[in-house]
Amino acid sequence: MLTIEGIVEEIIFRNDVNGYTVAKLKSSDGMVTIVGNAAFINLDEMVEVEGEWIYHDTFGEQLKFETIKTTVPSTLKGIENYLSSGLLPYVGPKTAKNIVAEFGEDSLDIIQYNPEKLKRIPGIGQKKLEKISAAYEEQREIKDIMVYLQQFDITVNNGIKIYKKYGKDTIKLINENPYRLSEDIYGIGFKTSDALARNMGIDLSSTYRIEAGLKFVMMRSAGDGHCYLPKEELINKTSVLLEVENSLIEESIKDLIFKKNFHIVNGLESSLVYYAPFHVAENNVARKIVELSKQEFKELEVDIEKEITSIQDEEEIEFGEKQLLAIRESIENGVVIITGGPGTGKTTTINAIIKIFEDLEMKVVLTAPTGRAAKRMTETTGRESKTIHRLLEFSYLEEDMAFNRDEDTPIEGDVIIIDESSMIDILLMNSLLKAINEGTRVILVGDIDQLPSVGAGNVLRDIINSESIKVVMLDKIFRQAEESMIVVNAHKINKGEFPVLNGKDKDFYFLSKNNPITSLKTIIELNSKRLPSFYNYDPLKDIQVLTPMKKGDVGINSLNKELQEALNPESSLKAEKKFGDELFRVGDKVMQIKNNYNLEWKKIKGGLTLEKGEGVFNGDFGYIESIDNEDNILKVIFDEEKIVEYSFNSLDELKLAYAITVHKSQGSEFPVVIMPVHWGPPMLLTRNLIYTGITRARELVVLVGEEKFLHMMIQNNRITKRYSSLDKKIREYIDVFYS
Ligand SMILES: Nc1ncnc2c1ncn2[C@@H]1O[C@H](COP(=O)(O)OP(=O)(O)OP(=O)(O)O)[C@@H](O)[C@H]1O
Repeated sequence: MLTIEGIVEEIIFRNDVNGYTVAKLKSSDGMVTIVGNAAFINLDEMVEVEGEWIYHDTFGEQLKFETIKTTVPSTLKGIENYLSSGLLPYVGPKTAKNIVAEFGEDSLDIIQYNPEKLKRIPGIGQKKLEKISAAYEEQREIKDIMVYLQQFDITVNNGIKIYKKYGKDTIKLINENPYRLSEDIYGIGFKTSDALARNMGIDLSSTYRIEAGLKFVMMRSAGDGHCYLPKEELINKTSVLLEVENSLIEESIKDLIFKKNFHIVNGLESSLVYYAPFHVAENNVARKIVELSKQEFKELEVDIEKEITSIQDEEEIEFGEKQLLAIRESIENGVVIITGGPGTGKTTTINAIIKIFEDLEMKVVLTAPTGRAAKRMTETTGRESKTIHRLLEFSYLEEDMAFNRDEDTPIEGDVIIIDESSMIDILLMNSLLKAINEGTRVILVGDIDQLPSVGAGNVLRDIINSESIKVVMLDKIFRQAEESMIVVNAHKINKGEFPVLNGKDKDFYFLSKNNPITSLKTIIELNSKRLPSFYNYDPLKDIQVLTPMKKGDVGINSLNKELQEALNPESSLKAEKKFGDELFRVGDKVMQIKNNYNLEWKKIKGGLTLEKGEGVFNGDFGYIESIDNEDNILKVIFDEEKIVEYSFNSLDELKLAYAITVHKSQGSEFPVVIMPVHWGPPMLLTRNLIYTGITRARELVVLVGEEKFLHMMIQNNRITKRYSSLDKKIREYIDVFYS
């Protein structure tokens, strides 16, 4: 290894995501080309690199560096370049120039020790200067940490995530236990932290390593929807990962059980190992749902028949038998589940239930697991519905989210109606039920044939399968065939039958295309020209392309790229920002892809802030309102009114959303859905998936592709097995306490 010091003369290439950089250094030995991964590099900055010479056929001799350290720039030009490089919010080339003109060589000291003085710079007020000085401090810490992480081949993106989690304690915490990275940092797998640990000299069969491997296998299984794993399966999976003796793994399982990280339930055939939080959540949900369902209420002073008749008269409908049952059960029981496919009258039934309770002056609380589902519930009921997170009053401290509503400060309401409840996972259900006390009725509404929750568990299905809680299955279709083939076909697909395609003047079309590339072209044309001009749909707001796949010609990446070009093409009037493989442009339709509880939004009208709040959630759609390459800020407008500012280094939270996966579309509805149907892995191409995809459409479905794959999906009724035991626990709880 050799060390060279010099000034960065030119940055020839740079990938912002992994930090791969090719640059020219002016050193005391002349000009040197350096290549390698650098977290930060700026023109005119003084750097020290450590590495080896390599020879490149085209570019000749280069220094491939392992580490790169930047020293604080000292020349005026260096300081200006450093400040304008996009590291600090609100500081772009113009502001950087102004700062250096004002403070000269002291510029960086001013930002660090005396930021108040920045107010002298045009455009910088108190708020901005606070943000600038906090970001500057962060950059200084990040730099040291990045230098440390680089020796372990950790990418810049992951390095930033690590820093965001551990802050200035990063190095200390990693040294203590490198495996915490795979537990704590989304995107860092066990393999990376294992490589790091081994680099630090950890023994292959150390208990430290085995325990980390076991936890990782359990977390990965939870990501696949499991609440537990049979012990044999856990051992096998861990042994494949770690390549150590099974007996050592068994020992570590015992230790983890002793330390209460894991919990074991010994059965006759096999033993089941739980990650403790899932075990606790299943137990609590089972107990609470049984307790709430066994509540005895004073008879309500209501003439139900009269209420029903009056609602029927008002709505000019006659309730079906099951709808009537759902209404009566909801009034009499502590917990009721109302399920049914599209058009089976769920909303109509809920509205009747709400009316009856409200006539009794009882408080009805409405909620749903996602922002879009809550918004739709607000529209269909004409009353406010909140996301479960908001209802539970989440708060966010550092990286940890907590709910302020719990058993001590429960949700105030006589009746809680939860829509789209098939999307609730076991942990969220636990938090929700904790905050519901006796005296409150719970009505869970949903469609169990949708894709299951993203998180672990099979909550709604398990509660139904326990056969211990009142369930009403609405099975009569009210949205009729003359009106909607979407509904008819959804029900056909659900029963394993082939849908009716291309009826005249209908709303369900299949366009045969025999290869993905032709389908891609057709989808672009449908979205950008044919559907907008023929039916007057807004190509961005009304039409949503859904796809099963991420990769391939009709995967989201390819579709988004082509749709962006067709619907929001390049223009000198629209600013752009490239982030990794994604190119963002003003006007783009985007989606937030992770829950961010402390991201601030503002409702602004005529320059005035009308309302402020925090939290943008996984699955929220928005449009890019502006990209400011001077301030390094990208603004997105959500729900047509909430403005959110993203600093350029948090753009990994956004994705183009002209096309989204069917999984991400759960809980949302769109006027028009276009969906490609081509070959893909059978794990993905399931009946559940096509059913979920088409039921997202209110007015029109257009499938594009090969019929044989539509057949394949409809026949593929494999509901991926999820290991969960809520149904059993509900039955056991009743056996022990109520029989
Ligand atoms: N008993 C009924 N008699 C006649 N029409 C009904 C009845 N119940 C519901 N409908 C009508 O059927 C349509 C679908 O009902 P609703 O919206 O309640 O169903 P849903 O299960 O919520 O399904 P989706 O959300 O897919 O519309 C609506 O137009 C509604 O007015």
